[in-house]
Amino acid sequence: MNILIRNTKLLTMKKEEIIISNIGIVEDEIAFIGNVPDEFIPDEIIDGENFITMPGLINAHTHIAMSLMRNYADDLPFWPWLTEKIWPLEEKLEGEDVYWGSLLSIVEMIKSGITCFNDMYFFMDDVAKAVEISGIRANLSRGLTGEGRSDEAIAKLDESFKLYKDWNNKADGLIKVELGPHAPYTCDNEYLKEISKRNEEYDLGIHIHLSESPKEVEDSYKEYGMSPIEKVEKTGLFKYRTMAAHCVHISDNDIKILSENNVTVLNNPGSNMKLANGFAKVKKLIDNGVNVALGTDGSSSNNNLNMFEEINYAALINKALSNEPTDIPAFEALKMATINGAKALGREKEIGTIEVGKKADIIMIDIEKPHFYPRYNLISSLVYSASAADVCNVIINGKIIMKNYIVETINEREIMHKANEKAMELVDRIN
Ligand SMILES: CSC[C@H]1O[C@@H](n2cnc3c(O)ncnc32)[C@H](O)[C@@H]1O
Ligand SMILES: [Zn+2]
Repeated sequence: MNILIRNTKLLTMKKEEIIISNIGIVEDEIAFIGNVPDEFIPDEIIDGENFITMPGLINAHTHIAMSLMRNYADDLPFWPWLTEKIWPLEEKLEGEDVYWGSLLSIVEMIKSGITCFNDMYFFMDDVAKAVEISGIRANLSRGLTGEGRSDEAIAKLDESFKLYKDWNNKADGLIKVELGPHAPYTCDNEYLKEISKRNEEYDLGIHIHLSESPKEVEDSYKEYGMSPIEKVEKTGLFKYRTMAAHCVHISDNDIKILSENNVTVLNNPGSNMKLANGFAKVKKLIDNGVNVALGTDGSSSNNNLNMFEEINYAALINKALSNEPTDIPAFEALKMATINGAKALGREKEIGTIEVGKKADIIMIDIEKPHFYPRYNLISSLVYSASAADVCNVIINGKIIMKNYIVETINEREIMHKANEKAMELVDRIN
């Protein structure tokens, strides 16, 4: 399929500027930007005049099937939320629940301009099936928890490599499989070392939670005399491309370790505020050469998958934290949600910017609305005025996934009802 987006307000994210341009898509790739070659025959022409056209947003940290737990356990502190409400319910999860919960989140993400996400959870075959039928792009990891070389922990690791064999580069190349050691407080040192050792043959990316709450960091100092980040460095995991969610409570030495090991920090401001875990030092991390990407976390700690909200939080919170309004300016916040996410996910050659030769993951934002006027600075408008509901068209891998606000690959209404049914059945199982 050849697509022509004509005469649009293009933000490539390579430069801090919006230009008026055409974009040509051939099959899954961006074929040209600018003049339309004489020989180009489009199958579909989209008039781009009233739209900002930009790279799809990348949700760099989430657990999408947790949409089943949206509004199930609110206004609780982090530890009781996780251990007394979420984990007992997750014990009762079945594959079909995860499938419909994943689809519910995928519809929500597509509608809000997310074209790629980074997920750690259980029943990842079912998440992969949901990815395949919807046409979204994803990095998937089976969440790993356990002790040493226990049979149960090793079985989970075996499952991760099976997921890799079954799904890596599948679904038209949309899926990338990685390893998901949940956190240093749920995986002991032996297990983290085993994960690192077994990964030597595969070299998969690592997706982990690190230094999220004050309790996690205090416990780590008490038990091991070092921070969670110092502890994980010693297991050898950071020799792989690592994505560390949260990193809220960190020392200068932690920042040095993250920077020296090219670990990406996945910042989740909405989740960190809702669970009252604090604010990551995003400006300081960036100034020290750390790549910082943005995520929503699961929709039980957020409670949505709205990257426009996270972009807005990233820009506002960091100004408020430092009393410095120039911190995390609009373009920097947008980079966190696009190219920085692509780098984190090992996909910077593929996505994150609109460039000839990259995969066509493109969103079009309808700016013929009151909150986009007057038009002093459209880059600022994306961060400070836009909302997820302004996303009108979504193209992923060269395929039109949402057209004129309607998701074309999956049935939104059916998914909402099925997911609700599964959520009610799940809660019944615990009662
Ligand atoms: C082992 S699969 C993923 C695991 O992570 C849990 N989870 C969701 N949100 C958070 C968070 O903010 N911190 C730590 N763990 C989280 C989820 O419930 C799954 O059990
Ligand atoms: Zn998380």
